[in-house]
Amino acid sequence: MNPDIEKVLVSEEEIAAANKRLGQQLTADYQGKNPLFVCILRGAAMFMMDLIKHVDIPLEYDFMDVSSYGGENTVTTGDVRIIKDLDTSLRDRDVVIVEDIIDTGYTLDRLIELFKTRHANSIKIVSFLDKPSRRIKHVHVDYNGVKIPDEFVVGYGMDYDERYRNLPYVGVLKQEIYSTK
Ligand SMILES: O=P(O)(O)OC[C@H]1O[C@H](OP(=O)(O)OP(=O)(O)O)[C@H](O)[C@@H]1O
Ligand code: HPA
Repeated sequence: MNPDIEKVLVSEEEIAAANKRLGQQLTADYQGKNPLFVCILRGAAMFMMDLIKHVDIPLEYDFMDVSSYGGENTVTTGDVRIIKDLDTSLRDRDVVIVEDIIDTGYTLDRLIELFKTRHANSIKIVSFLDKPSRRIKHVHVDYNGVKIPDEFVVGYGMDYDERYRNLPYVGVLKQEIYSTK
């Protein structure tokens, strides 16, 4: 295990099981629909690439880069910035927004409002992690991987100051990592 990690919250085995379950649900629900999966960079990249291997129907995907935490922030700045927009039109598409984590809900709330103005046929959300105790904006998550307690997590795409995204599990950092920065 990485020496900066205090504890593992979601193991590789649990991640694999969640991806398989979510992929099977999406496969059943989107039969005959050719959905557009929208990956919210950067955190959701690893999750989406694993998830779609279990979605056994024709689909398309695109990427949007959105950020509100940035740098050494472990709480949202509340300022959800679009850094890179989609290349694909959403008009009449069945959109599946793919997120790594829903925390306050600010990011997804903002994205749903934006996507509604682009005339999607339907908009659903799949989030690998959910921290329900931190919610400020109510957002309905259609497909949820794992619920976690109120702790700042890293790994499986998620970062602290751009580090730890490549860990294959989700963990909590040792307190000294924050205090020595
Ligand atoms: O529900 P919220 O409080 O809005 O938090 C969730 C958002 O925060 C993270 O993104 P971040 O801004 O850290 O960008 P990143 O994915 O590039 O790391 C995460 O990937 C979600 O998009
Ligand atoms: O716990 C978290 N870790 C990493 N990024 C995040 N963005 C919202 N919550 C988190």
